[in-house]
Amino acid sequence: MSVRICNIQKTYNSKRVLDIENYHFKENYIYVIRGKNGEGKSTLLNIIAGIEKPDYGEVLYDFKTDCLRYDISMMLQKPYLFNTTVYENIIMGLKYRKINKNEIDKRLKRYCSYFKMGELMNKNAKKLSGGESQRVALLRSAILESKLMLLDEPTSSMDYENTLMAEKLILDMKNKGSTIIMVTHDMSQAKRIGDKIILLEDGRINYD
Ligand SMILES: Nc1ncnc2c1ncn2[C@@H]1O[C@H](COP(=O)(O)OP(=O)(O)OP(=O)(O)O)[C@@H](O)[C@H]1O
Repeated sequence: MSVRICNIQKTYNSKRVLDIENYHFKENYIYVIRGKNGEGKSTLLNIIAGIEKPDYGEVLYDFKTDCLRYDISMMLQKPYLFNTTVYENIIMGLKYRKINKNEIDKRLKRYCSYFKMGELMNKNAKKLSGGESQRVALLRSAILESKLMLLDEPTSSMDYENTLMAEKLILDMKNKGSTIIMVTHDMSQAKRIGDKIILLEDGRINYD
């Protein structure tokens, strides 16, 4: 799915956080957004996800103002996990979408194989470490196989080995057809997996 930003403005407490005239995120690319703290990266992802509304302007999905909620999955910077097992957290979205048990099992097997999940699956998701929580949140997002994946610093708490596996997963999602827009502060990661690296600065999108 492609995403076009059209004249988006967003102000918080009289501070202009975003002021983007026009930007087109092409279908089936990995976009990496970088920028200093507080430059509006999460705000931009939240607006694309429809979690927040811009003060002005609009977002087009495949050139339309609307899209199916199911076409977008979002991994928040601070993932919210539910007070139940890791297993339930990962498959929750699929159950909600009424995906049948066979397909759920197939996807679980496929996606959980990226990480060493074994002993984690029955643990309460509220009791996980930061890196473990990010693994669960990334799997919960990937398993939906959405057309658009929005990932806000998905590996910021992961160790190097898990980070590389997460990157492999993200690349595979692209190869399956998803468009990925992710935020990272890790320049090496941006170079490893980004098709396009963009810099958010003074509310505007620039290229690195
Ligand atoms: N709901 C809100 N109410 C008021 N101010 C907000 C709100 N959300 C974000 N802001 C402010 O908007 C600015 C941009 O925040 P945002 O979280 O988008 O930045 P960021 O680039 O993702 O930062 P970081 O790299 O630290 O995660 C910050 O100054 C933040 O304090």
